[in-house]
Amino acid sequence: MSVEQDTAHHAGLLAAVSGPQDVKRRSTEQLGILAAEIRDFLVAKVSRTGGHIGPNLGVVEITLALHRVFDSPRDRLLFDTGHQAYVHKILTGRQAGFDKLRQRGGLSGYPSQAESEHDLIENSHASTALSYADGLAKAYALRGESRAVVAVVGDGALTGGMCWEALNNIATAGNPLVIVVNDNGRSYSPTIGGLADHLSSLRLNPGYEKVLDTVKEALGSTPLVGKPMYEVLHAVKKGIKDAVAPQAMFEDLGIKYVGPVDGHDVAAVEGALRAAKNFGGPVIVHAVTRKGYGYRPAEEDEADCLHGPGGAFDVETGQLVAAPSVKWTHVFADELVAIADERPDVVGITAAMAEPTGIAKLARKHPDRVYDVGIAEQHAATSAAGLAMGGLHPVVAVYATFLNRAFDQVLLDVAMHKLPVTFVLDRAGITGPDGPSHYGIWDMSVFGVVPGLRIAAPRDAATLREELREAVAVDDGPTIVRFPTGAVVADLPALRRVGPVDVLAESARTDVLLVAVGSFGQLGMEVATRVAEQGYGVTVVDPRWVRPVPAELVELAAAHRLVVTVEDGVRVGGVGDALAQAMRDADVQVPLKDLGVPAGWHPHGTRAQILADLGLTAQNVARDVTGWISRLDVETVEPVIATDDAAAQN
Ligand SMILES: Cc1ncc(C[n+]2csc(CCOP(=O)(O)OP(=O)(O)O)c2C)c(N)n1
Ligand SMILES: CC(=O)[C@@H](O)[C@H](O)COP(=O)(O)O
Ligand SMILES: [Mg+2]
Repeated sequence: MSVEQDTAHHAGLLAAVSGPQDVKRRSTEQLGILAAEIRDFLVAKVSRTGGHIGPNLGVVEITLALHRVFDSPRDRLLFDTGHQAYVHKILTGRQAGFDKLRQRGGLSGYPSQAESEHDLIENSHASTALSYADGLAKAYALRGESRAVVAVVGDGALTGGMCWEALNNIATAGNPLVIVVNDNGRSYSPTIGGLADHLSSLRLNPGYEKVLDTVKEALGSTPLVGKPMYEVLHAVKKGIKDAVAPQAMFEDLGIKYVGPVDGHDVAAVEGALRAAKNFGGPVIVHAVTRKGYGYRPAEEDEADCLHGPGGAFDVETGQLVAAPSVKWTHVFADELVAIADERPDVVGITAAMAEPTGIAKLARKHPDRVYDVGIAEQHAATSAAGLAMGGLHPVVAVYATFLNRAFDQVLLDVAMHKLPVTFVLDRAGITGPDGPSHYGIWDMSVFGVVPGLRIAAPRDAATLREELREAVAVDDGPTIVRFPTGAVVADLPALRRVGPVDVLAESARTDVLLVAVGSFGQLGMEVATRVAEQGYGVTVVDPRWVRPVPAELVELAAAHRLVVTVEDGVRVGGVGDALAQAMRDADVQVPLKDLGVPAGWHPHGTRAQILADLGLTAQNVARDVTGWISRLDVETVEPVIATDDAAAQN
C-alpha cells in the first residue's frame, strides 16, 4: 500500500465515524488503524488552534474502549477536568467542529451540554467527576434506572481531596460505578505525593505480574491440602500485592480494583471495562498510559508533554508558532526569585502548576523552598497557614479561578488567624479560550469580603513588582496580588501618588473620576483622551490596592461630579460596589457607575473578543462615560429651569 493510499485508508475509517455505533462495529485490527487516524487528526487540528494535545493523545484507546463497552449517552461518561475529552468529541459526531476548537463560536475545549447529548459535566476544575458519579449512581439506583456511570480520572486529578471524599462515599454506597484511573504519571509535570509514588512503583515494577503469575501457578499446581495451605499462599500473594500495588488501599476502602492494564491496548482496556461493568458494584480500572503517546514532540517534552499549547504550534517540533512575549507570569517569577534571594523566610507553593504559574523558577533557584501540593488548592491555603504559623512567608501561586474552591480556608484558616500569606492569582479576569470555568472574574468579589485581606491589582510590570514586594512585606494578614493572562502591557508611569492611589491622568476640569482597576490603566488613559475631546475633564486613577478601599479614593471621588469604575471582574461585589459602599458610608453623594463583567456564563473566545462583547473597550467606555456626564449636565440644568418657572408663576 502506498503512503497516499495508506493515508486515505486511515482517513476513511475516521471519516466514517459519526457516533459510537461506528466504533462498536470495528474489528480489533481496524481499531488500531482508527487510533492512529485519531492521533493524526488531533495533531493536525490542535496544531492550528492550540489546546490540550498531550492529555488527549494519551486517552485515545481508553476512549475507544469506553464507547465500545458502554452505550453513551444512556450510560454516562464523565471526564474529570474535561481537558481530555477531545477524543470523546471526535467519536460523538463533532469532528467538523475541530477547525474552530476553543475559538469564538466554535467547539469548547471541555465537555459541553450545548454541543452534545454525550456530554454531561462541563466543570473543568479538577477532581470533581467522582462526586458527580457518586450522585448520579445514587439517583439512578433510587429511580430504578439501569444506566452505567463511568468516570475517567487522571492520576493528577486523584491528588485532589474531593476524589477521596467521593471514594469514601462510593465505597459505602456500593452502587455499580466504574472509575477509570488514567495513570500517566503526570499532571503537568510528574504527579507528586504518596499515591503517585505508589502508582509509579507499581508501574515501574516489571516483576509484579510475574510474581502474581508464579503465585497463581503455585496455587493451581498445589494439591488440595486444605484451607490452611490456601490461606498461606493467599497471604503471600496479598503481601506481595500490598508491597507493590495500590489495590490493597482501594480494596480496603471497599472498591474492587482491576489492573493495571496497558492503556494503549484497546482490547486489554475493553476486557477490563467489561469485567468492571459486569461486577455490579464500584470498580476501579487502573489504566497505565503515556501522556502525548504517539506524537514525538509531546512524548519528549519534558516540561509537560505538550499539556496544552496556548496557540498554534509547529507539527514537526511542537514549538509555538507565535513569537515569545514577556508574560505577567515571567515578571512575577523573576521578582519572586529576587525577593526570595533577599528573604530566606519566603517560600513558594504550587498546586501542580509550577511552570504555568512561574513558581518553577523559584524551585530551580531554591529547590528546598518550594512545595508542590498536587491539585489541592484548599490544602495549599491551609498548609500555607501552617508555614506562616511556623515563621515563614508563603507565596501561593495559583490561577485566580482555582482559588475559589479554597474560600473557607482563606477566610478562616488564614485570615482569621491574621497570617501573612500572599496569594498570587495569575490568569485573573477574562482569560479566553478555556471558557467560563476558567475566567478569574470572581476573586475580587469573593475574597473582597474576607476581613483583613488586602488585594492588589497591578497595572503593568513595574507595579506588579512593586505590589508583590508590598504584599510580602505585610506581616499581619493575607494579601492577594492578581494579574491577567498573556503578555504584560507597557509600563504606565503615574503622575503622582495620593496615599496608595496612583493618579495616571488629570485635567483642569474635574468632571469624571475614572477608577481603572489593574491592567485597565491603559484603557483608562484612552478613555480620558476620548472624553476630553467632548469637552469633559477626566482624572484617571489606579487604586493599586483595591481592598480595603483606600480612604484617599473616596476623597478623590468627592472632588468629582461622576465616578466611573472599570474592572476585569464581576460587578456584584466588585471594586465599583465596594467603592460605592465606602462613599455611602462617608456621605459622599457623587453618582457612581460601575463597569465590569456582568453576572453570567460568558462563552469562550479570545480575551480581546470577550472584553469587546462585554463592552469593556476604550471606545465603549468612552461612549458610556460621555453619555453619563452629559446627562448629568442636563439634570443639573433642569432644576434651575423649574425654579425660573416657579418664579414666573408667582
Ligand atoms: C482545581 C484545579 N486546579 C488546577 C487545574 C489545572 N489543571 C488542569 S489539568 C491539570 C493536570 C491534570 O493531571 P491529570 O488529571 O493527571 O490529567 P492528565 O493531563 O495527565 O491527563 C491541572 C493541574 C484545574 N483544572 N483544576
Ligand atoms: C485544563 C486546565 O485547567 C489547564 O490546562 C488550563 O487550560 C491552562 O490554561 P493556560 O493555557 O492559561 O495555562
Ligand atoms: Mg496524569
